[in-house]
This record gives sequence, C-alpha cells and structure tokens, in this order.
Amino acid sequence: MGDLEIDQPDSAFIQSPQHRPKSSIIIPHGIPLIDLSPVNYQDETITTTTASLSIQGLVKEIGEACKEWGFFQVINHKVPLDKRERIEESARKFFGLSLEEKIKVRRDEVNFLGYFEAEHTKNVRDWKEIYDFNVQQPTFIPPSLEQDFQFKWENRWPQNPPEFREACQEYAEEVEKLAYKLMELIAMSLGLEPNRFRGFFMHNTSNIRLNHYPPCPYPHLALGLGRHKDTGVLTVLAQDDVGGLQVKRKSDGEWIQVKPIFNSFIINVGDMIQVWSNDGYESVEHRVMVNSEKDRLSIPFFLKPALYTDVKPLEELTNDGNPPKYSTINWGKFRSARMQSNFTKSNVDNLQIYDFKLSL
Ligand SMILES: O=C(O)CCC(=O)C(=O)O
Ligand SMILES: [Fe+2]
Repeated sequence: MGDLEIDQPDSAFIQSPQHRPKSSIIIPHGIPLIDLSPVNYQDETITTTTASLSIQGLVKEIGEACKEWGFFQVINHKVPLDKRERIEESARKFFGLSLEEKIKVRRDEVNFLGYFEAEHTKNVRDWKEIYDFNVQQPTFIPPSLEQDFQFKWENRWPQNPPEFREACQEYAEEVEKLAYKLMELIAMSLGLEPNRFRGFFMHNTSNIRLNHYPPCPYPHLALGLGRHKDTGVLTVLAQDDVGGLQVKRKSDGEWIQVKPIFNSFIINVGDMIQVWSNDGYESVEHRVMVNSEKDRLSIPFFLKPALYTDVKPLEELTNDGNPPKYSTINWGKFRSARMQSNFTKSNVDNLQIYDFKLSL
C-alpha cells in the first residue's frame, strides 16, 4: 500500500481504546461448522415434498446457527477449488502492483467500483486495500430511482494481471450458485417455501470484494476492518489461512476468532435477512485484526437484491403476537443514502436498519 509502510502510527488508523483488539488469544467454541454434502445441485430448487431426511437435518443445523450466531462455516459446498485458487492468485498479483498502477482503476464519487485504499469504518481508517466489482452487469437502475441514484455502477477491470477479469467472473458464477442454495436452505429453516427469496434477485446488485490486509506495525492499535454488520442479504466469504476475522458472540458480546479451514466458506446473515425474518435471524457484528508479519486476503461475495426491492418483514413470519418490527426499506434508496455518506468522512453514523425500526 506504499503510504502505509510507516513506523509512526498515523492517527487516522488508531481505534479508540475500547475497540482495540485484545492481545490475548481467545479460543473458545467457534462458529458452527456445517457439511453441505446432502445438497444436490442437479435439482433446480429443493422442493419441500422431496426434501430428504439429511436435507431436513441440514436445514435444522442452519436455522440454529443463524439464530445463535448469525454466522457459520460450510464445507463440501461444491464451489470448484481451482476457480477459488485462480481468483486468489489474480488478487494477489493485482495488489502486488504499484499504487500508481492500481489507482488507474480507483473508485471515485460517481462510480464506487474498483480499487480503494482509504476506506473508513465508523470514522477510523481500515488497514486494508480493496477491489470491488458487481456480479451482474449492467446494473439495472429502475426509472423510479434515477433521481435518487446518482451513481454509476460499472466494473473497472485492470489490465494487469491479464487473467484478472476472467478469474473474477468465473468465480462469481460459482459462488453465486452456492449463495442461492443457501438461501433455499435458510428459507426452509424459517418454514418458508425454498424459493421464497428467489424473485428478489432477478436484477440483483450483488458484488464481490477483494480485501487485502498488509502487515501492520501496530496491530494492537489498528484494525484491518472495524466492527460492522453486513447490510446485504447474505455474505459468502473465502478467507486464506492467516486468520483475523472475529465475530461478536451474541450470548456475551465476546469477540470470537474464526479459525481458517481449508476450502471452506464463512457464511453470515446480512441486515436484509434480519428485516425479512422480523429479527428471527440477526445480522451480527464482526471485525478483522491485522498482524505484524503476514498479509491476509479475503474475498466476500455479498448477495444483494434488486434496487427496486421493498424489504419488509415477511407476512408469513409476522402475526398479531409478532407484529412487524420494521417499516419498508427500499433497497435502492437505502443503498444510495449509505453510499453518499460512505465517501465522506462524517461524524454521523451511516443509515442503518435500526432507523426503520417501528416503536411497538
Ligand atoms: O476479511 C474478512 O474476514 C471479513 C471481511 C468483511 O467482513 C467485509 O468485507 O465485510
Ligand atoms: Fe463484513
């Protein structure tokens, strides 16, 4: 990252004392590990009538993980390892280029996609550099939102490494399939039809981010990524073998390290599932520690609905005894408001689903 290789702490990166990572290693029970072997990708969708006993067991495990942790890890997911290795290798080559080269595809105020090295989370700079691309191009911007949505969403592909674009697109295709399968299982775990969520993604705004966390000379003061919740629907994250992701345990608020497992994915519930499920499944805070010796690479896929989607608690999951806890959130307007505040460092927090909470 060039300008980050400094010995004196730059105050922009310093977390306030209560948010600094503890130096002690916490290794209690981690997030659940779930084996997806029972899932058959040949079926277009799992049907409730044909769901085998093993699928039913899986659905139960996923439901419990979503409720207790908001996070779980999956193995035997059928995303081809070679596709994953190819995007990881391309990402490493890209981040290894000079800053001058990388900023040729830098994010700006109009188009948020591409390279960025100065992201702030809750007003503290993250010790990382990123590259973002959208999975579906062109992004469908409905006429009703053209006024609000003053952004362009066009992927900016770097010239180097030459295989970068293809590696990204091929990986996106595979990981997207996994995300939809997981949404079927999550729907079933909520007692819904497996394809209940499918319609929200025809014109999806899903994106993939490449996160590169360089070694940091003061890992006790800074974070690779500050505490946050993912705003989308579901996140499917590939992390390398370095580790550093921590999840806030719901039972006691303790930060729990997620152990890297070869060829696994970390799955977490985003804010939109929280709203659809009327707080049945909550989006959980997480953050990333850095270390002083090793680089770390992580690749989240963020499943996100179409811009015109109105997200509100699902009728099937609410009743007189459990009335809707949120008013309608238009995803396009929500995104647009958050993107506006994202670029500038401001003293107010981003718009949150909490702002749509109804007082019951
Ligand atoms: O790097 C990680 O492990 C987590 C990344 C993450 O939480 C994010 O990009 O939203
Ligand atoms: Fe995240």
